[in-house]
Amino acid sequence: MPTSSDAPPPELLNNDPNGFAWGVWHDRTPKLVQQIRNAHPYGPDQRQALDDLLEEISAGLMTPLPPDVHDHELWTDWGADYFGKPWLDAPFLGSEAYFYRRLLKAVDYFTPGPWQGVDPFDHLKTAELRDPTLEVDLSTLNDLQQLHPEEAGQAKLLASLWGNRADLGFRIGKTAASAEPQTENLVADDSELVWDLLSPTAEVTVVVDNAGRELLADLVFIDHLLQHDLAAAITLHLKPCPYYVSDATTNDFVACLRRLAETPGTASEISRRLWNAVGDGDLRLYTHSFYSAPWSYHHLPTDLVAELKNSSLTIMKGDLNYRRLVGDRAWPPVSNFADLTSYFPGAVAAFRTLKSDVAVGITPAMLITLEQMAPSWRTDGSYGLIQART
Ligand SMILES: O=P(O)(O)OC[C@@]1(O)O[C@H](CO)[C@@H](O)[C@@H]1O
Repeated sequence: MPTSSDAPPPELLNNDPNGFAWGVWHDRTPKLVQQIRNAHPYGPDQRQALDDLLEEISAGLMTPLPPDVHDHELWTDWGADYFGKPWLDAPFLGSEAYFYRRLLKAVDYFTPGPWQGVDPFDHLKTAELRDPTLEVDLSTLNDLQQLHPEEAGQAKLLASLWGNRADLGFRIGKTAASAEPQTENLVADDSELVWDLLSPTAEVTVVVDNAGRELLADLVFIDHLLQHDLAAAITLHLKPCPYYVSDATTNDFVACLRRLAETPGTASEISRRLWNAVGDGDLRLYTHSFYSAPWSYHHLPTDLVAELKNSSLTIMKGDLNYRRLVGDRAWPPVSNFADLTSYFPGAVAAFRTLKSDVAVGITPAMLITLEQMAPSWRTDGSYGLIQART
């Protein structure tokens, strides 16, 4: 981290017309609210609540949650600086987390009654698992058996990374046959360090991101680690509730294991091994309310710190986890990843495709090339990174 005399750059706000967040609030989020409203037979109360939310985020001032919700204190604490002020003036990271909390409120996700526990994003997640092209992708896992375990491991690591682009990396096809992992478009690659941190005694944590194709790729990678003695045990950190549309909850983990089991061959073997690993305690499931909280990981609560401290390596999946890990700030891209994450308990790695303004750990030469050749490299999802520190 910068020294105390060296203040960090400002937090990213929603109100920069040139910032990535601008498009999220002016395009993506309004469309999402409308889509959720159209996709469910909600009654008048939920419809009205969704319409009110849409109006509020479009032009209104941020209002607090009612006092009777279970997490009122948490959001009052965060919102003290923002409630009563325009959504557009709030920090991007916290306000988007609050948007998802408000969406769950609007559809009565936590309210005792008929809609309690009904995931408003389930239809989207299910469609991804039912996509006919997935069968072909999962069948190509059989080809990986021909590779040397180290090559197969690297291919699976990269598949887990590119899975974050929802562009399933283990559709390896030519890549598998020629043993050429998909390394193009990597703006940083610390994968050697990641492998160095894995061993038969390693306790690994994977803070997962999206359900569906990304989680399937993560599970294939995790199976590889367990099968090849590269970890003694692995803990999956899942979301405690539906979040950011496709973030994985325990239900989504179960759905992925079931989907893997439907494809004969390697995929179903992986499903069976992981199912047994959960039963044997080698693959643990874990969640914490902090995973849907509005703060960066600099504010980890003590019980989550205690949990992560036991880990030989924590792998952070995806864009949002990356923003929470380094801080959602206007960092110069050449900032040092190890310095910015030195506060985090234990060794940490990030597997992420770039889908927002934040980027660190880029070499000056790489930065010049990216700015010249691919002006939207930070946000268009075509670039990825593997960064790690011991
Ligand atoms: O964490 P993920 O799934 O990789 O990405 C989350 C994301 O799509 O949502 C945010 C905008 O809504 C961005 O930070 C990021 O691009």
